[in-house]
Amino acid sequence: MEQRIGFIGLGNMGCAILQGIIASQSVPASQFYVYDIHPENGEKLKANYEVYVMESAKEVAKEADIVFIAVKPNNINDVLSEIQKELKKSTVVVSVAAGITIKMIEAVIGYDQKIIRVMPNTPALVNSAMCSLTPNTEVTPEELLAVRALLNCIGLTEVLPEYQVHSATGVGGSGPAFVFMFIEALADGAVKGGMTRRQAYKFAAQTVMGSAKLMLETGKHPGELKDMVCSPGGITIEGVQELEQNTFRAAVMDAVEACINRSKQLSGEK
Ligand SMILES: NC(=O)C1=CN([C@@H]2O[C@H](COP(=O)(O)OP(=O)(O)OC[C@H]3O[C@@H](n4cnc5c(N)ncnc54)[C@H](O)[C@@H]3O)[C@@H](O)[C@H]2O)C=CC1
Ligand SMILES: O=C(O)[C@@H]1CCC=N1
Repeated sequence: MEQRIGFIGLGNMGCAILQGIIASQSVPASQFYVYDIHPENGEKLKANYEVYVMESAKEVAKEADIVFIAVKPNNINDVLSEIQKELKKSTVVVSVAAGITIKMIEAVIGYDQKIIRVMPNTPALVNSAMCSLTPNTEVTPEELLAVRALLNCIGLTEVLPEYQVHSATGVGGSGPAFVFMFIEALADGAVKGGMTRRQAYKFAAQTVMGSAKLMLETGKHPGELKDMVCSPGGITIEGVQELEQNTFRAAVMDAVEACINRSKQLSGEK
């Protein structure tokens, strides 16, 4: 039987995952049942894809076998309370809400409900997401595999124990924001040197993408790949020294640590 996939919340993340899966052509748009409290978000989607736009979160929960919930953490309790009665025992609820633990979700929809906590990121929009998955004990290996297969349509996945989701949030969920800041800065440097802004963004973005691809495809350590760029007595090593003197790596580590701390705070751990 065709799997019916629900989406409640069609903002940045909900749309990134949904459109990413549809773009991968693994699941036809007609298997998606969606709802957003702002009707224009459903209408926008409907203009491009043959998805079913529902009138309420309840209707999505009634129809779907797998329900993605992609509302902000402060709205998730309302949504969970609303759909609780509509969920079948077999429905798999997938939450992408940062800082919201499986226990917090179980407390609202019941300890016997199947729940998978996912930490995705916006590169899902271009089939290059990094997602973590954490199932509760009600989820069978087959159900985890089915949700993982969906997320594999939009990038890479790892199954993680829940205590590691804070790190997954810092490096994966929030990471793109830091990478975009880096790209912007890299391009600003080139603009300072006289390059046009359009070309500078192209050079910076392709350089970041190519470097990440080189690391993933060769499996080489980032330090080794960095060393391959630095000619002895050459040009790059001058820039490396500047970054070290400006504590670049410590600043990035601090940024990830700040995200981890905030995630723990939202989870009630701090
Ligand atoms: N934006 C990102 O890069 C990432 C976001 N997340 C998580 O994804 C979730 C969604 O975040 P964004 O998409 O960025 O937020 P967003 O604000 O872009 O989207 C949230 C959507 O939920 C809708 N909504 C609010 N209350 C609703 C309700 N009661 N019923 C149905 N729809 C409702 C809003 O109208 C909005 O379209 C959050 O929990 C966030 O922690 C996780 C990883 C990365
Ligand atoms: O900033 C946030 O709260 C969400 C979670 C990770 C990325 N965006």
